[in-house]
Amino acid sequence: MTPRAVLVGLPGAGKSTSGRRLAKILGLPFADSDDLVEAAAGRSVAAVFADSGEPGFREVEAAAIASALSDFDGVLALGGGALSTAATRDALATAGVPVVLLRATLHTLTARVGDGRTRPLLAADPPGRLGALAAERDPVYRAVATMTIDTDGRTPGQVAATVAARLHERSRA
Ligand SMILES: Nc1ncnc2c1ncn2[C@@H]1O[C@H](COP(=O)(O)OP(=O)(O)O)[C@@H](O)[C@H]1O
Ligand SMILES: O=C(O)C1=C[C@@H](OP(=O)(O)O)[C@@H](O)[C@H](O)C1
Ligand SMILES: [Mg+2]
Repeated sequence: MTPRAVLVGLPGAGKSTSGRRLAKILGLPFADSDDLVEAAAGRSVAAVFADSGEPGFREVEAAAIASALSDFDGVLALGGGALSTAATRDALATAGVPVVLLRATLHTLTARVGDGRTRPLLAADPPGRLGALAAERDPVYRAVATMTIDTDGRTPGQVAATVAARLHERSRA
């Protein structure tokens, strides 16, 4: 059993928010890799970064996603950096699930993440860090995505409805 859809994209793209709405529309459970990490570690994402650094966080994240890709039947939102782990990219390709890339301009992403307090990789300079992460990650996101949705000017509900419609079209094709 594999997820019906996996959401990827930069912090602030709306993976967690729109993903939850999408699951509701589809009548499926929702999971978020950050929540799976927190459950496995018994600590917040920020605490895992503080205690174990980014490598420690990526290790727990990759294990949580590998497990979800093999036995979670629902909508799965990934943390924005999950695809920097090669094993996760490979597992996603092997699973053959729809991979939805949520996009937004840097201006929109910056507005949505605010001070970046809950996202350690954005700390101190969210706009600058988002720009650097976009340059590094956009090619990776594009390589794995099977569908891309622009979220600028769309509410989470509108984004979710658009993804649901596109998934439906594809399942009939
Ligand atoms: N389409 C949208 N329009 C406006 N605000 C949004 C949208 N999607 C998400 N947000 C807001 O942006 C912030 C980041 O959203 P989140 O779902 O946590 O993004 P991600 O999981 O991709 O980092 C939240 O405060 C959320 O309410
Ligand atoms: O981009 C990243 O590397 C991260 C994004 C976060 O998730 P969101 O993309 O849901 O904010 C979270 O996994 C962690 O703070 C690291
Ligand atoms: Mg999220």
